[in-house]
Amino acid sequence: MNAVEVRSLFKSFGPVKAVDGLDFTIAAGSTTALLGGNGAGKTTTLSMLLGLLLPTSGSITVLGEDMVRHRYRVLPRMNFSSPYVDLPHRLSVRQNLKVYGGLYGVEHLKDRIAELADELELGEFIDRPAGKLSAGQKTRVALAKALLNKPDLLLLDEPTASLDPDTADWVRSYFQAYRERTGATIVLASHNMTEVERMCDRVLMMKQGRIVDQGSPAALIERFGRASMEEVFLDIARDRQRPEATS
Ligand SMILES: Nc1ncnc2c1ncn2[C@@H]1O[C@H](COP(=O)(O)OP(=O)(O)OP(=O)(O)O)[C@@H](O)[C@H]1O
Repeated sequence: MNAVEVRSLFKSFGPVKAVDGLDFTIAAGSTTALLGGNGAGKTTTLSMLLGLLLPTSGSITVLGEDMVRHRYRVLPRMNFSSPYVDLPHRLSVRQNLKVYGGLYGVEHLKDRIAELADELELGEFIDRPAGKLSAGQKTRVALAKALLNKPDLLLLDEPTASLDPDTADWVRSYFQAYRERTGATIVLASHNMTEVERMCDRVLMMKQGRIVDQGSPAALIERFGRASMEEVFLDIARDRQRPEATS
């Protein structure tokens, strides 16, 4: 079963073609990376998957529902985290989680917040204003927000941005365990190729709003004759080698 199906998807901002004809599916229970250089169209694609942006044309089906017509049916089963979305600064972390939990209709919210505070180690700063946190602490709070409703589809924009290597490693393990435990589907945009190799079953490589290559990290590394995804990324970004694409 597919958690996501995208057909002939286009999104323009005036003359800018941010997404220029995407077709892909994402299998339920998998972890998929959207990769590409700055401006490739990753955030625009994630925003359309989330229903935050409407496509110029094309269709998006998420967890069996048409995102353009019926997104409210599926939004309670999704969530996202992004380092670029700030939580209200003056509210404490706990107050923020209460507000979002209320919006998502989370049952037994107090218990769920306590559970996440424990798992993501928020205890030390949970009653501090969100605006006073360090970058890494903010990322952990954003992850807690994203997990409040135990989503079946999790969209992560740079999930380990600003985290020290130890905490980033811990967060990656956490998401892998979450996926194994719940069968959730994860789609992430990342510039961290080690993260992609470790977490992802599949990579969709974007350039100028299109998918220019795809496959598992291991298959791409082998096909490009490289040692790592970092090197494959550079090859694709710089048009150095274009072996025949396979899916
Ligand atoms: N609201 C907007 N108005 C005008 N242009 C936009 C808007 N949002 C995105 N764009 C343009 O669309 C293109 C794709 O942007 P997008 O943010 O999706 O790229 P990205 O792959 O996420 O890049 P990055 O890795 O830098 O975050 C860029 O050229 C960007 O300038």
